[in-house]
Amino acid sequence: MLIETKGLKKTFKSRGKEVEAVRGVDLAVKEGEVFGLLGPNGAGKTTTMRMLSTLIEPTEGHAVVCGHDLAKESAKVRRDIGYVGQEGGTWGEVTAREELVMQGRLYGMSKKRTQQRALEVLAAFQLEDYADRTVKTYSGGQKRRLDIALGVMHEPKLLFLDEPTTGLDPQSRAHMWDEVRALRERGTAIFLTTHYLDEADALCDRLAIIDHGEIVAEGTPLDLKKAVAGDVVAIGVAAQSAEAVALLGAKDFVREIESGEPDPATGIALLRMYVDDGAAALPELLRALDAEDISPASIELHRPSLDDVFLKQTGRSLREEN
Ligand SMILES: Nc1ncnc2c1ncn2[C@@H]1O[C@H](COP(=O)(O)OP(=O)(O)OP(=O)(O)O)[C@@H](O)[C@H]1O
Repeated sequence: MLIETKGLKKTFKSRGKEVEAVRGVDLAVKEGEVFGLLGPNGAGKTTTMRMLSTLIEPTEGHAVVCGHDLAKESAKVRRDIGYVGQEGGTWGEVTAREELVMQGRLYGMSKKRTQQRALEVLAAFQLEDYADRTVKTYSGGQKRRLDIALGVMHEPKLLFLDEPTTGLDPQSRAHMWDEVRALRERGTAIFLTTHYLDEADALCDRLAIIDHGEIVAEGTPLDLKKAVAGDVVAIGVAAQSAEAVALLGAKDFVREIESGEPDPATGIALLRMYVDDGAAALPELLRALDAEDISPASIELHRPSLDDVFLKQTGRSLREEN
């Protein structure tokens, strides 16, 4: 295991008030995998990542990162990891090549190796054409690529990426996904945070879903979705939602039914049902509503997504949170 945590906690004291940002997290990240921490704003993703990368001390709990005890051997942890924060750390007045060389020297690499490695990462992150231009002239995507190039300059075993694609346009975002996959191909494990469902789904070998500082689900994207099982049928009703829940919930093929709060603007409440075979269930559900003169405002049938996993665990949709 590259990361193993037990009961990791962080409580901030701010103006006399305590904020429990992370409330006892147990995580395991394997060598060479892309592991994601998915959750809404304020869930505790950045705080968890900052603890694991030695930037802040846990209030409680224990962690081993790259074989080193996080609390007792933080210098060794720092040597073996790379960290790319949300803001990035590039300076503006210097060139990409100069930044990379500084980073290499900072990590104790020899002059010769630093020059060589700078060429390697400039090529890997398609920065060769801009290598000798000052960073302030870079586009958002180029700057983000340089941030990550700096993070891997010293060849860490493990790279932390805090929201790697927030603020990027769709094309730069797709490129960033390719970069992350290429890093994994080269054997670097990646721990990333994201609040994008599609990013977690597409990029992560495994992920943990975090909400209010607690892990609510963990597994491969496929396993997490399978655990929701079957199909999801969502029917919007404008009135009589309690009656509709009782009616539809009584069907033996409906494994579970949940009702959302009515939308304040439209008055429509969304009823979500988990069924084995959505296509077969739908006509029966509609007939049952029709028999009671309840007319649906909307109908949706879909395979479970990571949002359904989040919804099932927390009763809220991640789409509405971000
Ligand atoms: N230094 C701090 N002092 C007080 N509270 C903090 C501090 N840092 C974070 N918090 C609080 O801890 C909680 C978790 O924050 P954190 O930044 O870890 O969330 P996040 O999941 O990374 O969210 P985002 O996606 O917005 O970055 C939030 O309620 C936040 O306001």
